[in-house]
Order: sequence, then C-alpha cells, then structure tokens
Amino acid sequence: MGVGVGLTVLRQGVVLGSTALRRRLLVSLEINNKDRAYEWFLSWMAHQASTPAARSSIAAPWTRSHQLSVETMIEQRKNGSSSALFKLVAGPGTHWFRYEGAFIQVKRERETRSTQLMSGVPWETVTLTTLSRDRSLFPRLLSEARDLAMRGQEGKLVIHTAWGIEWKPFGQPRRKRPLHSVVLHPGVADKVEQDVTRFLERRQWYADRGIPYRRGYLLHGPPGSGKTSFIQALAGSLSYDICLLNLSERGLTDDKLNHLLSNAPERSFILIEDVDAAFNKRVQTSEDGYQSSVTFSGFLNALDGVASGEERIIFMTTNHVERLDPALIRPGRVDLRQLVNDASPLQARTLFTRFYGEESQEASEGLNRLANELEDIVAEESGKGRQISMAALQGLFIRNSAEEAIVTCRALFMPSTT
Ligand SMILES: Nc1ncnc2c1ncn2[C@@H]1O[C@H](COP(=O)(O)OP(=O)(O)OP(=O)(O)O)[C@@H](O)[C@H]1O
Repeated sequence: MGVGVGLTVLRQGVVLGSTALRRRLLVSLEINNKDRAYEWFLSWMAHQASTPAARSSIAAPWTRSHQLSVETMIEQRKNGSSSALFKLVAGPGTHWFRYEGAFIQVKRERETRSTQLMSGVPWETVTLTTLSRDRSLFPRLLSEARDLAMRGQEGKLVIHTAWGIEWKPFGQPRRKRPLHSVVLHPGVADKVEQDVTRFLERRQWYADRGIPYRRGYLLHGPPGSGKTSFIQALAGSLSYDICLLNLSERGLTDDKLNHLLSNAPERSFILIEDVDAAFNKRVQTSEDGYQSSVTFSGFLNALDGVASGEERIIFMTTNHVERLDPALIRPGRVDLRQLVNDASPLQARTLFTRFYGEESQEASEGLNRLANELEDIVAEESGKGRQISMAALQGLFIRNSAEEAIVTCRALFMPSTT
C-alpha cells in the first residue's frame, strides 16, 4: 500500500512539475481563424515548404506529416486563361518545424460542435509553442507571413464581400485592369478620378471643418457601358480594394449594414450595384419576392454614417437613375453624379483600334479606313435614336475580324434608352 501511495504522489508530482516547467519554459501563441493572421500563417508555412530559397531559414518536417489539408486557388495567367493550383497546408493535428534554429510546435484544432454563424465555417485555432527564450521569434514570423501575403496582393485588386457583419476577401486577388482600357466619353474618367484624388488629399480640410470624411459617387447609364469596370480599374490604379455590397442579401439588417459600412477595410471603395433594384418604392424586394430587412431609412442612415469618422468612399451604380428616391441622391449622400453612356463614335473608334492594333503602315491605313467607317455608322445610327453598348462592341470585336465587325455591327444597335 505504501508503494502504491508513493507512486501516486510521485506521478502527481511529475504532472505538476512538468506543468510548472512547461509554464516557465514554454510560450504559446494562439491564432484564431477570425483573425487575418490565421490565413497568412498557414500560407506562409506552405510557402516555406514549397520554395527552396525559403527553406534555408526553416526546416519543415511538417510536410512529412500525415495530416495535410488542401487549398485550391484559381490562378489567372497573363494571357487571361486560368488554372487551378493546389496548396498543401498543415491539416488539423500537431506539426513541427524549425524556424531560425528554434523548434516550434504547431497545433491546428478544429471546433466540431459549433460553426461561425454567418458563414458556416468551423472555428479553428492554431497554437504555436516554443521555448520561452525564443518568444521574440513570434512577431518576426508573423511579420514575415504578413509581408508574404501582401506581396501576393501587390499589383492585384482584392474584392471583399460581406460575411455576416464582417468583410472577407472574395476569391483570389485579381489582376488590376489598366484605367485606360475602360474607354469612356472624353473627360468622364478624368472628372471622377480627379474628384476622388482631390477628396483623398483633403482629409485635414474635412477634419478642420468637422465635416464627415466621406464622399458618394453615382455612376448611371445603360447596361454594359463600363460603370463597374471603371470603378474597379480606378480602385486598382489608386491601390484601393473593393467592398461589394449586395443590399438584397438575405439576413442583412439595418444594424448589420451600418456596421459593415462603418467597418470597411482601410483603403477600399464600397460598391453598391444596381441600387435602384434594391429599393423599389422604398421597400426592398429581391427577385423571388423576398423582402430584406434593410429599410430605406436604415440604408440612408448607414450611408450618412453618423457614427464613423473614418474615410468612406461609396460608389453606387444604376441603369435607372430616374427611379431613385431624391433622398438617396441628395448632396452629402451622392456628391458626384455621372452619366456613363453607350458608345459614342469616338469611343467606338478607340475601342476598335485598341482591339485590332496597328501592325504595319499598310495595315494601319486599312484599319484607319475601317475605324472611320465605324465612327460614321455609330454617328448615323445615333441620329436615328439607336445606340450600341461598349460591352456589345467588345463582344463583336472578340468574335470577328476587323472587316467582319464593321459589316455586322449594325445588327447590334438598339433603340436608345437615355
Ligand atoms: N467603356 C468601356 N470600355 C471598355 N470596355 C467596356 C466598356 N464598357 C463595357 N465594357 C466591357 O463590357 C463588359 C461589361 O462592362 P461593365 O460590367 O463594366 O458594365 P456596366 O456599365 O457596369 O454594366 P451594368 O450596368 O449591366 O452593371 C466588361 O467586360 C467590360 O470590359
């Protein structure tokens, strides 16, 4: 009996001792999948293992682990085609790696009983554990992970969508579209761009006068005239992200909307498309008749953003400006209103020459003649009250040779709506 008691005391002593030792000697860092660092860290781990240059600073025995997860990414190539890439990341379980000479244990755990309310994604944590004396490695490691993630986004446009009350990147960052590739009526692009840049330069001016630092833009015009493309290209050229807001989304309430608009990621445009469709006679109805719980007055309040002192740039688009409630487009909510119309003769010509280019002097003369012809057709049809959208012209140019495009384009003109 004495031996039994002695062994029990010894065992307890060992457990307590090892816990105390762990506390004194080890340090842990927990990263939750609610935090942006979560994705950064897992991607960083995967990158270290797959890149020979990076492997010198890290030994990654975790790649021999039996618990791996796969993340599939769609990569867009320069020629516009895309392919699926598979990235192997550390799966749920315990893994080890060495970073700058120190051993680090990574424990990835997934909560199986509860999921995130809005997205249905399970809660997850990764816990990094290392010796106390190496605690300074954590900030370094996280900064490296963040810098790697940021490098991956350089030159790219990130689109965020709302997940419950949070914004999350939607898909992979896209290649930025050059601003000049969206061909608008002369002066239109410059006018909007200059307004945005002037606004961005006047933060202090707004602060000094106690005016909320926000600006609203409304681009209106027929479908396929380049409103969305222009906003995305402008965001890209200013290195801003886009936060795409769908007012008809189920479950969106006034409170959530207010929270979303007040907590958009830094350096981002909030884009609300087809704003006329969302509020029809001040009641919001989706196509299947579902009525969202965002009220018109809730939307106006959220736009005003009384609670927020942060920079806020909101772009709205519509095909039917005449259907919008005057309260929505009053100055302060919409500060700049711009018509983006169907193709003018000059726009059609510019898009045409962008598509077919000029290979030789001889070809360029032929092209010039065809471009003149296209300009004449657009002017002539417009005299008869018929227009062609830039999107229709783009489709025509993609499918046909320059000559065929000129011969067949007349069939695509539609009665003007503006
Ligand atoms: N002005 C333009 N210059 C170059 N391409 C254009 C232009 N307008 C439209 N396009 C092309 O047409 C397609 C549709 O354009 P986009 O979605 O920007 O139009 P939109 O005005 O936002 O349409 P909607 O009102 O239906 O949302 C895109 O692929 C874009 O490249």
